[in-house]
Amino acid sequence: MLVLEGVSRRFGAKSAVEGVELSIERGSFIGVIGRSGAGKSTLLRMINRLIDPTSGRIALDDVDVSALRGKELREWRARCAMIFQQFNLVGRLDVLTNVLMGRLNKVPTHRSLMRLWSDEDIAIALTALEQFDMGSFAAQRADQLSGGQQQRVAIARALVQEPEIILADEPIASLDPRNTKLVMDSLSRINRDYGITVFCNLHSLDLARAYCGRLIGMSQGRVVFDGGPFDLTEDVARQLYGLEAGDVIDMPEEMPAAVVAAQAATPPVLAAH
Ligand SMILES: Nc1ncnc2c1ncn2[C@@H]1O[C@H](COP(=O)(O)OP(=O)(O)OP(=O)(O)O)[C@@H](O)[C@H]1O
Repeated sequence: MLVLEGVSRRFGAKSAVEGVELSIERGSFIGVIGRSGAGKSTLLRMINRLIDPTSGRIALDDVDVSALRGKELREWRARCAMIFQQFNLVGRLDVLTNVLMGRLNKVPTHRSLMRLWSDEDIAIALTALEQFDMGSFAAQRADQLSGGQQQRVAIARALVQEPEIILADEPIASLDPRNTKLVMDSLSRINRDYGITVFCNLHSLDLARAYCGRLIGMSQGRVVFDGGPFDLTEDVARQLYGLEAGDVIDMPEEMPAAVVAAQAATPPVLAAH
């Protein structure tokens, strides 16, 4: 169980996250929703300690994550893989090497510096790529791939890290509808097949409802909604998004009619708890 107790973060006078209390079951697929600036990214980054809370406590089972330092903090970061909107691959390196980077915490430093990957690591990386239909791109430079392909490589890199938690910060924000579905399906599969807890910041309420087992709505740094996909009514959406609610819940900009139709034809599997 991941527990956040009174977690807050200030940037100068600005309160980005305020008094967040959450208990997250292992294996959940959590969608974090809310307007721009609501505190979603800050919340995710505090979980893997890219940003430190100003106050409060984050704990996984009996480990006080907020108190970790040095080697233990590096180990914690390896246990929660981040996926970013802009993929964060090394463009000049080939796809396979990018995925192998996810194994860095598993190999001795001298081997990782010389990029002496074992056959086992290479097999693990290739298997991960194949799971997301990216095996045939293994030798290609990462910067020659489309955005959707790069994001699937980033997901493979996160998976070979063997994390317990994946923190995906708007992973589909810059993708077209087809790649949006491929990437969300990939995250859903990781959650379902490996029992990895997934946190996913999303701007599309329809996608959040389709893929996530639990939705956490944030407004001005606070959690103002916490419920299942069917609890997210139009009223709740209006509270979260104000005047934008109708647009967001009916037909979000990033989800044209073609995707809605495609999703209706092949409904995604909702995350199991
Ligand atoms: N490093 C920083 N320095 C100063 N202010 C920051 C910093 N990071 C975030 N903030 C502020 O904290 C608030 C929350 O930002 P955050 O990025 O967490 O929101 P968000 O919900 O993820 O927004 P978006 O959906 O646009 O990414 C915003 O007002 C933002 O300007």
